[in-house]
Amino acid sequence: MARLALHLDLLKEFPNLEKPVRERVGEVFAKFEEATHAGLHLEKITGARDDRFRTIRIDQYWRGVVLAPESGDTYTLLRVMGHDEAYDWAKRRKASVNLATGGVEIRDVAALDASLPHMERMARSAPERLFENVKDSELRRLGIDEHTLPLARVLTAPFQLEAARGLLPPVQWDVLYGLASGMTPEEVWAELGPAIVEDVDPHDLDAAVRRSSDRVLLVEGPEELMSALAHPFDLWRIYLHPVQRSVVEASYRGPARVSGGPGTGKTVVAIHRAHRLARTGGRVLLTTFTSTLADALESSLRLLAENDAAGDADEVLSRVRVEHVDRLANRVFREAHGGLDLLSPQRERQLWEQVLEELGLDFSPGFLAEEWRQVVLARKVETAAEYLAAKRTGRGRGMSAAHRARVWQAITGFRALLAEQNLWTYETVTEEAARLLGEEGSRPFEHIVVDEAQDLNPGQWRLLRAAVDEGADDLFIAGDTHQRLYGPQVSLAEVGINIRGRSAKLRINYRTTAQILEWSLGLMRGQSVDDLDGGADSISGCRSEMRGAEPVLTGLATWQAELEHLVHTVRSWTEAGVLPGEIGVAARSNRVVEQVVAELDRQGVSARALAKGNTPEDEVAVGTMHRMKGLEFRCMAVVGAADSKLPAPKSLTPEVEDPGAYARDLMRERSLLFVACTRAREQLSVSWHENPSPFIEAILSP
Ligand SMILES: Nc1ncnc2c1ncn2[C@@H]1O[C@H](COP(=O)(O)OP(=O)(O)OP(=O)(O)O)[C@@H](O)[C@H]1O
Repeated sequence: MARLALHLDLLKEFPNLEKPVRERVGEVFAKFEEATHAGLHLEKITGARDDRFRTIRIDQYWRGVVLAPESGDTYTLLRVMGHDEAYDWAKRRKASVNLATGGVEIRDVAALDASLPHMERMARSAPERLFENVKDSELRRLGIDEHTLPLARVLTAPFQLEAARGLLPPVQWDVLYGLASGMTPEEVWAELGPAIVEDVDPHDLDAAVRRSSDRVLLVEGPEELMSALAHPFDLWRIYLHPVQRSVVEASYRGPARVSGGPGTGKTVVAIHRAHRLARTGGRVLLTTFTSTLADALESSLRLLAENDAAGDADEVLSRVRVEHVDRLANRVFREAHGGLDLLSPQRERQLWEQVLEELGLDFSPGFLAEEWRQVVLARKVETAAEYLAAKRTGRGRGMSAAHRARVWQAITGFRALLAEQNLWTYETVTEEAARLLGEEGSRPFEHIVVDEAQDLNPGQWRLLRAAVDEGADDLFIAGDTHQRLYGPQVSLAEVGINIRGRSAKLRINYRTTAQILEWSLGLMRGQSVDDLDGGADSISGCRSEMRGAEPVLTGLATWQAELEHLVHTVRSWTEAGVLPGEIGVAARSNRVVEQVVAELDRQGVSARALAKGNTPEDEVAVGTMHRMKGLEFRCMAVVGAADSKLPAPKSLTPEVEDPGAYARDLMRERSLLFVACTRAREQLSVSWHENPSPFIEAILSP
């Protein structure tokens, strides 16, 4: 039976078509199966380079370009264009099968043929070629075919490869880009996705289309067609990169992790994986760090489930609980003990002071609070002997045994006060919840999927470990340690989670343009960042396939001038058609956020501060860099990136007091700027007054 498939490029351009045309496309293809029985009217194209391209009439003016294989019965709708443009587009192109991935590829052979002689001439006088150290056989193994090879051989510099992007099928371009950016052939091979087991027949286009789930959606009937056409922006629901798909579908023998730079689809993968695991019948917890992000996960999961052709949304959703990790702790605690009295930071400080006074000790309350959290709670230290032997990595100067004994005395006194007065902190609630779950015979979940994993603290990891039995597909962890804003550095092995040999990395950024991504990655260059597992992580190789404007960096004399510049920037975006709700403004502090909202309001630009549980939809969203975590905006302005504000002086432990803590605080401030900048999809403006932040200064004048 004839099957309709939708190519990714079609859905990308679909929202730009006018509504009556979009509706007409739906009508034409909703009847596709019946029409093919009765003889579907697909026009042949005279003078075509590939006679498998056909057109189909949408209305008097519009045509669909369809790929119709000689054998098989899958028809792929590639584009919808005006009559002349459609014929021209189709005449210039050829379809082929990638021998490494088995997927279908389409390329503009006319443009390739026209460019090659010129590039060959240029290469003759060049001292070296870009891929001279890579053998033909290696390139072929990676799917570079005989049409691409001559071009690859005459490239002499990365900028030429950049310019040749439109001439090559995206997967082949990506392979060359990976090699040009220093990846080994093995690394590039791993990026192509799981190896295909069957032999690839280069002439069997039908099989190739069926294998191309990263670019082609095989439509299961009119309902799925309508759902895909109704949400053309949500491409993540439909097309997964082969590496994303393999991570979503894999069966792991234990905890597994996916990492990757900003915008590489870690959240997308987490949502698909939770959906898939729920479908197998298990109870799933989909969790993250904040309540706002948990709400976003929940609505995306719903969208995915409700538009799935299987029609089992209610059943699947009933098996998934979506809640942030503090809420899980709170719920488990309350179910066992009822209400709880949570200690405010001021009250906590008073308690530390009380203990110090009673014991006649001379420490600062801040030091003790940190020692308790980062050493005692993080390492689950329970006795004086354990504390004496505990590692205090990153806690500054060493302490003598006598010194430690006094600190332990203070911490024990503090805990006694908490117990006496039945007072709790987030950390002790989490610790108690983990203990309760550990005691219970049955665990509440069969699978846990964690997003924004880099921000969880050891206590939260222990809670999650206790909430699921050890076994296949128990914990799935998505995160990027370059974006750590809250949690301390954690080694998963130390909290009983062993991910060795079960980790994957995503490298293609689907959010940001290459220009914005490249600039933002510069903020992190040279920084050493852990990988949650005792090793080092890197975001090298993270790249975007989208092109766009360079980030705009502006230094002004005063804060007032910077505010005026911001108003001007936001206005220029709205005048260009960007909706206020598609614009984000990030600042380091709440005070600056308030000033920005007030100024935008005064200038007649409707704006609102991002707050807990509040993501404005039709107003410019202004928020602290912390609040920007996990969000994205078409246009993003980062303000107040001045040396007096970023790093925020109050957030840095003095270097003389504790060099380790200082380095960690500094890294967190850098990550804040990195997170804020990588929220942009199309435009990024970064501004400061007086002197730029040292994080920016370093890339302004490397
Ligand atoms: N396969 C895909 N096809 C199309 N769009 C995708 C795909 N994967 C991800 N995206 C889109 O890319 C953007 C970033 O995805 P996502 O938020 O999952 O990335 P992330 O790695 O979690 O980002 P961050 O770490 O920066 O928060 C989203 O708009 C998402 O819809």
